Amino acid sequence: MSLKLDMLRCGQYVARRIAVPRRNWQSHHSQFRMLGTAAEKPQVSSSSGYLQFSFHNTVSTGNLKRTSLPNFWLRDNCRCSSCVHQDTAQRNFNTFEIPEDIRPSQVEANDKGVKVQWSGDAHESFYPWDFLDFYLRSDKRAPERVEAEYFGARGPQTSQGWPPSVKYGDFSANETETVGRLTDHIRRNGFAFITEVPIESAEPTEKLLEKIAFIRQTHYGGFYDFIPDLALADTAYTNIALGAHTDTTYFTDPAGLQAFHLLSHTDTTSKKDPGESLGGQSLLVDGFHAASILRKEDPKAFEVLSRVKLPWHASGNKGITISPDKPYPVLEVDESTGELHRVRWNNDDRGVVPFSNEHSPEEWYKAARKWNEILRRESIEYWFQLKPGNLLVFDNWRVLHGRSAFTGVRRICGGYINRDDFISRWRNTNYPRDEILKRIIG
Ligand SMILES: C[N+](C)(C)CCCC[C@H](N)C(=O)O
Ligand SMILES: O=C(O)CCC(=O)C(=O)O
Ligand SMILES: [Fe+2]
Repeated sequence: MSLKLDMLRCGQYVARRIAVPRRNWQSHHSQFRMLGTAAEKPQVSSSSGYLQFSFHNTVSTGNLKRTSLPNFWLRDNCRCSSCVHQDTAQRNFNTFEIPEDIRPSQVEANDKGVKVQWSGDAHESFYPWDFLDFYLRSDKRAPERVEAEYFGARGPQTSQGWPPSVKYGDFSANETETVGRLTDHIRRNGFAFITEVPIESAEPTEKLLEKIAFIRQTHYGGFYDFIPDLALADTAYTNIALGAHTDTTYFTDPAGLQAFHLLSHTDTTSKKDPGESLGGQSLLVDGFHAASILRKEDPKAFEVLSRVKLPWHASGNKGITISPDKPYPVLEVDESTGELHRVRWNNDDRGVVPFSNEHSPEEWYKAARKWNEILRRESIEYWFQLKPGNLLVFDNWRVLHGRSAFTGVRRICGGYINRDDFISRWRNTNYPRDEILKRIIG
């Protein structure tokens, strides 16, 4: 029995499927030939354990990494409606019940891809050409390419497009689009403001953060609203200056986003003239920008800070002694891309620098001193005054924050959001679902 699709004019395909008696399925070929101009699609055949793809057109074999795909791997990657749970998108069969020697009993190529009838359970799978072509030319999917737009010291906050921001009112007009712009600013610039946020209470701020994702509960609570009263045992709850740092360095999974909304700052006790600054300026430092400078100016220091794994801790509060699952370096480089992936820097929460035969503590201090010097460069420090109504949200894996000392009662509210929930929300408000699924499933 053979089936032939209509032979249409140029740009279309002719495909023939010939039902192959089991005995000689190995020699089965499904001819797949494109009429007209486009490059010829490969011939598809089955041979011991693999689906073979033979390309005639030299052009299309340029960057091939392989010309065959394992049957078992293909069967495990069947995305048909019975193999993928239609309500949960989870795998809906037991991989390890697939016969290890599974092979096709029929293979049919058409203009959309390749249909495979599997022996044994006679299950039918379909593989679109872009899936097959991708894995013939690549090993694995990669996350979205995001060009980080570094920032440093900046002039007045009023210059066009700076600082990156969205308006509170935009959310009611179009929440998804506004969350998309907000999260994309944070992804590219490292931070963004939401302006014109109501300040009569902290409630609108909390509701705004929850439009990104749920707020992370920590030993500081969830949504935080604090003044310098040492309500909790951390210097954030004081009025002293804090150098540039990332928060929650002591968690295995540091908070992905952090937010600050200054609701009020009053000082009834100080002798200052009205209008004189009460202090409490805010500082942001682009850790990725600083690390790129370090990598250029002192590659050895960059290497030491990315190799020496350190202890981190939060142990000021009674009965709480938090530390991550293992020691972590200040700079974490993604070994598959060689790119900086995360900055973990809070010198007040850092533990003892370890001895090791790779890098001595002296080497680490030398490297950290250079890092600290870069972080404090005027060209790198972005100082500004937080104002009531402006909610700052930043990427705590990239951007460091700090403040100058202040007097009086300075009330700040905000929250932490997990990295994975932030990235999920950024993806779902900036990319089509099918593109996201390709990236995160493969
Ligand atoms: C007030 N708020 C909860 C935001 C911070 C609490 C202290 C954070 C700590 N110093 C750290 O660097 O992780
Ligand atoms: O008070 C500030 O501006 C920030 C304090 C701080 O570092 C924090 O709350 O994590
Ligand atoms: Fe902090």
